[in-house]
Amino acid sequence: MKIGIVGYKGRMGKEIKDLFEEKNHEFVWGYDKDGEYFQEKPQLIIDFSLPEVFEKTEDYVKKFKVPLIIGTTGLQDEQIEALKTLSKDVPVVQSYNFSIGIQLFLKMADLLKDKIYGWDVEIVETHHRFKKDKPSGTAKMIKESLDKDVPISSLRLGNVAGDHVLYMANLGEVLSISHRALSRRAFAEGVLKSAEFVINKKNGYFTFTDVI
Ligand SMILES: NC(=O)C1=CN([C@@H]2O[C@H](COP(=O)(O)OP(=O)(O)OC[C@H]3O[C@@H](n4cnc5c(N)ncnc54)[C@H](OP(=O)(O)O)[C@@H]3O)[C@@H](O)[C@H]2O)C=CC1
Ligand SMILES: O=C(O)C1=N[C@H](C(=O)O)C[C@H](O)C1
Repeated sequence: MKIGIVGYKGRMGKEIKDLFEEKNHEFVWGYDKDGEYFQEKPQLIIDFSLPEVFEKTEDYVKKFKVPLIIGTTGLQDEQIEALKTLSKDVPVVQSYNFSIGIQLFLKMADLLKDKIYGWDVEIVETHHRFKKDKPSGTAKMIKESLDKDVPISSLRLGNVAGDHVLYMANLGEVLSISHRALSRRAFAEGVLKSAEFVINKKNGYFTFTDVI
């Protein structure tokens, strides 16, 4: 595959570029703060940047008419709507977390949500000090999966790649589900899976749950 990355100079952008190149795919296009890198038209665009870059990404996806995989967090509701509109013309995969472990976490949360009536439920997420958004996109996905308003605490510590814990407690016991990304490689692997899934599709809106 010949790929393009929005945010290619960033932490995730670099991890994704390295993994795809290890697997003999080619990085041919990029967009970052200092503008565009163009070698040739990409077959696919991957966006791990910031919500304020979204319109640029949208423009380039329309211009190249290629699939989009977007992992940028903190998107506004209107931006999610815009992705759904875009997906009528090109395939789109959107997720705030591309690790397999978080997919399993969400399944467990879904299984438990009707069985913890009256329990205290809280989410704690911990990320590196450079992370710009709070709470994390993943914490929002976990909260959404529970169908109830649950407090989220955010810690910004050192170089933590991404920890999420869902605590559930009654007066006699505490149950928790916890996930730790050991590095950004886990997310990049999910992006590669998504690229293989989406590359030959004509259009449609997908999440990482559809991919795995
Ligand atoms: N869905 C998932 O599985 C995951 C999602 N994420 C999300 O991915 C996103 C990126 O994370 P991360 O790689 O850590 O962040 P980085 O800040 O390292 O990367 C973002 C890149 O975008 C660049 N950028 C900033 N402003 C602009 C602009 N106006 N136009 C173009 N490029 C710009 C940054 O440049 P500069 O550094 O010079 O500002 C940087 O190179 C975040 O939203 C994060 O939450 C992260 C991990 C996993
Ligand atoms: O910014 C990060 O680093 C991460 N962001 C995502 C989020 O906000 O949930 C996913 C992961 O936890 C890493």
